Amino acid sequence: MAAYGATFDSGAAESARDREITSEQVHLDRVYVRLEEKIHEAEFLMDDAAKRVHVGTPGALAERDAQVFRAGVHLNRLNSEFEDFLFGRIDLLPGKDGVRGPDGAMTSVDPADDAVHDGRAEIAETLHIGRLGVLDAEYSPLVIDWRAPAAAPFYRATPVAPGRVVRRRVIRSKGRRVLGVEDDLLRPELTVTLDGEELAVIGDGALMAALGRARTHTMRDIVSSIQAEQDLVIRAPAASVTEVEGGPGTGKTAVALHRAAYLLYQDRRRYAGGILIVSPTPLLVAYTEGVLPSLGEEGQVAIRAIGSLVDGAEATAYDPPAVARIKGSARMTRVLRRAARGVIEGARPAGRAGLRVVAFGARIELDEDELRRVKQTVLGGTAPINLLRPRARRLLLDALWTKSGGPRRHLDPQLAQEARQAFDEDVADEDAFTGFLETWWPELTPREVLTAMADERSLHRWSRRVLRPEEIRRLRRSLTRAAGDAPVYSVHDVALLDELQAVLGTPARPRGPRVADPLDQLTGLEELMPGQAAESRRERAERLAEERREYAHVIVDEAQDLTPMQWRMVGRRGRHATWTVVGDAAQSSWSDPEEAAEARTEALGSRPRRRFELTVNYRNPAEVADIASRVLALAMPGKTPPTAVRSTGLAPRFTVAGDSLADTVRAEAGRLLAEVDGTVGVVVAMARREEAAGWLAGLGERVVALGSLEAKGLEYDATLVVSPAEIADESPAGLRVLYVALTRATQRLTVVSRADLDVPDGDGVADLLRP
Ligand SMILES: Nc1ncnc2c1ncn2[C@@H]1O[C@H](COP(=O)(O)OP(=O)(O)OP(=O)(O)O)[C@@H](O)[C@H]1O
Repeated sequence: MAAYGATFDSGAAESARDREITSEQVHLDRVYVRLEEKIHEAEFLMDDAAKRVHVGTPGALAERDAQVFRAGVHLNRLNSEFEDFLFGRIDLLPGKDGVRGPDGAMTSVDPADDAVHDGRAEIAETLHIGRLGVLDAEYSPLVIDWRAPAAAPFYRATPVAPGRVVRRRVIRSKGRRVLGVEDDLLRPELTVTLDGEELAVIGDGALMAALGRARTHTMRDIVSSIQAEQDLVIRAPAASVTEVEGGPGTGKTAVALHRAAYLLYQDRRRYAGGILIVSPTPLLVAYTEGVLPSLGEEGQVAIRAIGSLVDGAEATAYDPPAVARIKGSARMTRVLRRAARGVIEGARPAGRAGLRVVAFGARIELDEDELRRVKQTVLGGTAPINLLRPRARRLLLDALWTKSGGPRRHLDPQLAQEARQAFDEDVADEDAFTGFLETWWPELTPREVLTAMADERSLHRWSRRVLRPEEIRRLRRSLTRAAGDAPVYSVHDVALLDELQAVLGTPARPRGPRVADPLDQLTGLEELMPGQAAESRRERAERLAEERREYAHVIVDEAQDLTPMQWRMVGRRGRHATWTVVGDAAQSSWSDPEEAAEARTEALGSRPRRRFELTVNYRNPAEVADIASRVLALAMPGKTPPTAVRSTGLAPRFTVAGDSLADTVRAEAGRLLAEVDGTVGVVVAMARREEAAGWLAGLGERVVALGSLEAKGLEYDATLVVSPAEIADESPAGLRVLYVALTRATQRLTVVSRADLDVPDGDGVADLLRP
């Protein structure tokens, strides 16, 4: 956004800039003095509470713990090393009613009727916006938390609808030093004074400065330049389901992360139940996991890759598209249910067909047929299979009692009941009985059932009339990798394991002794405890995910990619949650969008939905977006791409590989490395994933090779896309996957074509990319 209004000659501009920087420095100094006072206060409270070891009544104990907690959380946040604690400022006209909110700021969005006289106005209120709210000793706001209602105009005001905002300033600082300011003047038609002096306007706006910055391998927060349409999503009320659609680079991931921080701020108690962010790949998790800590939040949020939602398993292997399509399909629910049932039906002790026990000195035996009938009756129950075991035990005892002739021997009901009880106690204690039950109705694990599915004949039986014969063959071949002593699970296997867990159920177990005070887990206080400080962010996320099977809010990133089975898995983690679901149908790598849409509707239930659309592409320069839009027209005719917000004047480069694809790619990657300061991503078809890493050996850490599906959500200063046709041909959703690959660059794009496959024209442009 450009600065509106006044122009300066350069010398005067320099001194005006210096003056403004100095004035912001004075404010920042005051903020840090106050922060230090608050840190001392919090330390004192912690100390004081900790000394009160013997506090008598349970009420006093709870109060002490609560005090330790509050002080601890506060201290921890105050001590966070924020790169830019204070980043914004708005200068405002007087509010309509003059009413002030709890943070000391005026609440009115509209200016007072008499705020402007003859095109002149006076600034009535200046608010500084930062990562945490800070009040001075008189309870006036020194800094407003970016998530507080009073900060909303900083993000929402536009020249068309400025509200009370006259000037919006982004302050750039590092640690305690203010480095620069960038202003937007939102009411250029007015002459406005602040403390009697005309309002200065410095710089070209902050957004462009932020977008032009070189990328690293970790995402930055966008807290100082959130745009109005994004802010509406971030602050949308948490009721039910918030759905966000938007093309590549419109900030969906950024918005989702900032929304998590906003929800925690807005209702910390409610979200103590945890927020789960589901991400498509571990690469995107690694790329984004620093954003929440930079916003002062992490304790309650678990960011997990879709392949890591179960048992802390980290599945990174990808199935070929044809297999993924089978494993992801909702039809698998029937196959899995039959498989679980089939495994229990087939369970029996080795070597002996019947059950033999001794009761009251007599031998009683149930033969194979009798046992089968008992099992079928048990399986008529609706509970998960592992939870049917007590019923199996009871019905076995019933059958043995009948076989023993017991019911006929005792006509008196009272005596009959006593005899039956004695019989049960006698038999149930017997090793022959307990041992039999263990193997005849074992407690199954999802892994055991998946292993059993790798058996050809069994899988045929369980998949009959659900999967086609060639699908069964493919599935079986793939499942042999998931069977055996060292199973390798693919990303899609994880949803199958989770489904099986639901089919099997987990019997209640006696709880072990608690290791930590439950308050610690609720509050994030453990961050302060020595010994636990070494826990990494990833370990922490894993622990949270293991502790919690259900969350208070679930955020799904790249939602268009979830298969029906994955929707079922994620749905189970948010049965009572509110949801934020962000995605872009045009980037879907799933081949059957209709089936996925059905599963999504099922996971989200009938909850009311609010829809938002993001329309501006902040990532790609127009030159790159233009090439990508040609593929979009093929992948989804009629779909409008988002509008690129900037242009670099750098046309994408097209080359055709020589005899060695590897040599061309290596040379082109080297060229891009020389052209940009930040990262270079080389995107290849999934089948070339490993090979491509070898091509780039020795080129350094700024360049990475990745398979097309792994490029989801990531971005690089420069992107090298290798053979558009290879990527597009790899799956039924190939054109959409290619669209993803072409929309990763923030500055430069190079496309290397294969002469035999991409049909390049005289300029080297592959046929898929021609206008
Ligand atoms: N308001 C903003 N200010 C500064 N940078 C922004 C803003 N909005 C988005 N960006 C930047 O634009 C880039 C794209 O954002 P993000 O990755 O969130 O987009 P996306 O919609 O999730 O894209 P994709 O669908 O391709 O995954 C990121 O570098 C992000 O930091």
